[in-house]
Amino acid sequence: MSLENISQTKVFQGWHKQYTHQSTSLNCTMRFAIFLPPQASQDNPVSVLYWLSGLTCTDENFMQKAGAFRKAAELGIAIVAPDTSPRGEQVADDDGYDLGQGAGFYVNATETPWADHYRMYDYIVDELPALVEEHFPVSQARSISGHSMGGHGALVIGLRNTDRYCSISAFAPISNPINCPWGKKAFSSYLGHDRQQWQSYDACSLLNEKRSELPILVDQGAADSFLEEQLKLETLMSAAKKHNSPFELRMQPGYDHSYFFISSFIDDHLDFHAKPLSTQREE
Ligand SMILES: N[C@@H](CCC(=O)N[C@@H](CSC=O)C(=O)NCC(=O)O)C(=O)O
Repeated sequence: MSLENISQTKVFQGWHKQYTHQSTSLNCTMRFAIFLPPQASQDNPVSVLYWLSGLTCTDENFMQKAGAFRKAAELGIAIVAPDTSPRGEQVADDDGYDLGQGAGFYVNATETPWADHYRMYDYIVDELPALVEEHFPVSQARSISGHSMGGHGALVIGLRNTDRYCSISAFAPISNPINCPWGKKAFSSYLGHDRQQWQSYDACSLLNEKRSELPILVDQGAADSFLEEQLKLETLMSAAKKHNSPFELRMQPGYDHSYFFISSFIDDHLDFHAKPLSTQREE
């Protein structure tokens, strides 16, 4: 699988780089960004945090606004930020910001006209890590995090693939998409009416079904205007409690849904992932 480098910029003694490639899962050209910390070399493959962004984002929002590089460089963790959907003129789209391009919801679509390209679940779980591990000095120690739609993606992908990740974290995740307007719109379009499929992409349903094997950290701004209608954090907390899953929810007074909030707590999330990642890397 070949990659085309489209940018590289030195930052905190490491490198931020962007690449395009032809995706087999998504059947289109995709772009992703990677931060490589200064410790990364062929003799010293570093662990990786996969970051999934929210509605309307590309690979750039997190990399430009989260302020994660200083801490990631200190800890020796690479960060990979993919785009949030397939893109291109041949790819189905919608006029709304919450469906279609920029709003892939990290599912494998089954419905027309989405099923031809919208396979973000497979892309994140299989194709992207294989590509990253083939081309960069990284180990197979992976953790996953994300924001809002990407927080939903991180929770669902981590909970469904406990053998592939060491830890999960999220900022203001869409926790119970089967019961909120953003999720219902996306899932009915991408997945049709099959409720079992919906539940397999719903973090609350997954945590209600069984205990999480991975530690989970969630930060939520208490002044987030999306909290009540779209995010359903109380439902997530109850679901985590059901089987005593290792789960910490931190309500952060005064913070909203923006990257100002994410940048305020991203260092804590990197610290949270660092220990399980280094344990896995040493095994
Ligand atoms: N009203 C906004 C809605 C889009 C938005 O708020 N996007 C968030 C994620 S929301 C859930 O997934 C975001 O991350 N935006 C990008 C950013 O850099 O802040 C709109 O119409 O754009």
